[in-house]
Amino acid sequence: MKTTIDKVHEHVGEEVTLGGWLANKRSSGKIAFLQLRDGTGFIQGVVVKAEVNEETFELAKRITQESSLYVTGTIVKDERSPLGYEMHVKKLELIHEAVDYPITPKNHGTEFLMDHRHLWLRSRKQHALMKIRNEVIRATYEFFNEQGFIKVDPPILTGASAEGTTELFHTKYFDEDAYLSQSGQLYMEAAAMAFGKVFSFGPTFRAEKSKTRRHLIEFWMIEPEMAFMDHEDSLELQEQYVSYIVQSVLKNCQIELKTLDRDTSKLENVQAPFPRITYDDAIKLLHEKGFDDIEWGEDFGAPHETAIAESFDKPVFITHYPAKIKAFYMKPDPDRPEVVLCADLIAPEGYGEIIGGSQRIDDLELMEKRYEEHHLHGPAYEWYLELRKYGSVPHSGFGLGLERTVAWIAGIEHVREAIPFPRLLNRLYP
Ligand SMILES: NC(=O)C[C@H]([NH3+])C(=O)NS(=O)(=O)OC[C@H]1O[C@@H](n2cnc3c(N)ncnc32)[C@H](O)[C@@H]1O
Ligand SMILES: [Mg+2]
Repeated sequence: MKTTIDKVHEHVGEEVTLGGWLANKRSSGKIAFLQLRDGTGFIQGVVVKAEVNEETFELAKRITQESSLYVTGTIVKDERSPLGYEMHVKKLELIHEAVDYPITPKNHGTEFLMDHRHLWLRSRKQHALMKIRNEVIRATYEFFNEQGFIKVDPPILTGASAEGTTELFHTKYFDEDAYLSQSGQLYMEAAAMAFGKVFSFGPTFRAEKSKTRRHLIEFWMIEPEMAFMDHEDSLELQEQYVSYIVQSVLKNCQIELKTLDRDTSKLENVQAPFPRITYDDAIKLLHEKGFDDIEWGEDFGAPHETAIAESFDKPVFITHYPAKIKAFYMKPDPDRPEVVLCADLIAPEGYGEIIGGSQRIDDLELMEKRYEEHHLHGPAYEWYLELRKYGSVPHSGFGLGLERTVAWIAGIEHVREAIPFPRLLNRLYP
């Protein structure tokens, strides 16, 4: 009977058929070890010359990497395998021979692998990463559905920018100017006034000329928005959410985390509550640590975020940044208007900012004043102002970057491996 590798535990001792590809192999005169993959996982197929017909053993010896085939055999337990099972092969049937597959088991350079991303995705490590990404996505929907949030999808094409106008992708919308969305936030605020608690989950775009291990041009963001929740309510929700997804990956992705050699002890204590440090105290901490390249009023760079995070053993919120280095929509602290009710959540181990969020300005006059200060003129922003004209309420929200979060949980070096087809500075291929 036909099955898939992720289901072989249901068929121990039975003869089954798998459809898949040859990922790798090694053989001698009397036995061949085939590393098989079928998209759901990896399993070893053992072909013993004395136990199969001549055609099958000959095929086992000559089949090439990434050829597609049907494999029939008996599933047996195998403690040595990461999966815990292997197949004793009885029959092989070639579907399509792969000739000169470019990604061999030897080490390849990053640019070569990136140029072959459409094939590199098949490898064991990339498979593990995409399974972890999938689990973060699954757990995200589970968490917000359980919390009573409504999924609302903001537009990708828009006339307004939430995060400043320096990193926008411009396009024509018939005779009008439009931009690829940097953030769905402004629309999520409108949705929150209609549904209370909402979240979006989609691609966002930043024409940022940053070539770092944390920056993508196109990345996926989860953007919850909550009416009647203030800054602290939002932080509590954020730490519950991040804890939930980390614990879900630990529970459901043990094989993948092992494939990546991830030190999971660094994730086990990711449980709410997370520590909070104000921007003021973060500046003091950096000066104590010998950083003399940053003064109050300046934004943190990656080394600063890494140094701050090193003082904590779980993600840390940095709160109450100076208003002048943050977005126009952020609500000033009533007790100290030069800082705003915002927080960046900084992941440990040097992974930096994974969440940016804030309580929003809900007062019409103050928002009009911000419009003047930030030169937000024109019809593209009129609708957003109207949210403060008709039943405005305190509300907060945040954006979690999916790829930075996956990179942190998986323990990988660069966000480019946390998305199926990365868009980077000077990379639009494949
Ligand atoms: N609804 C909101 O309140 C979100 C808000 N408008 C916003 O876009 N905040 S953010 O610019 O800090 O971006 C949020 C997160 O989005 C991620 N992010 C932000 N920019 C990038 C790039 N370039 N590459 C990868 N990931 C990125 C990162 O984790 C940030 O913490
Ligand atoms: Mg940010």
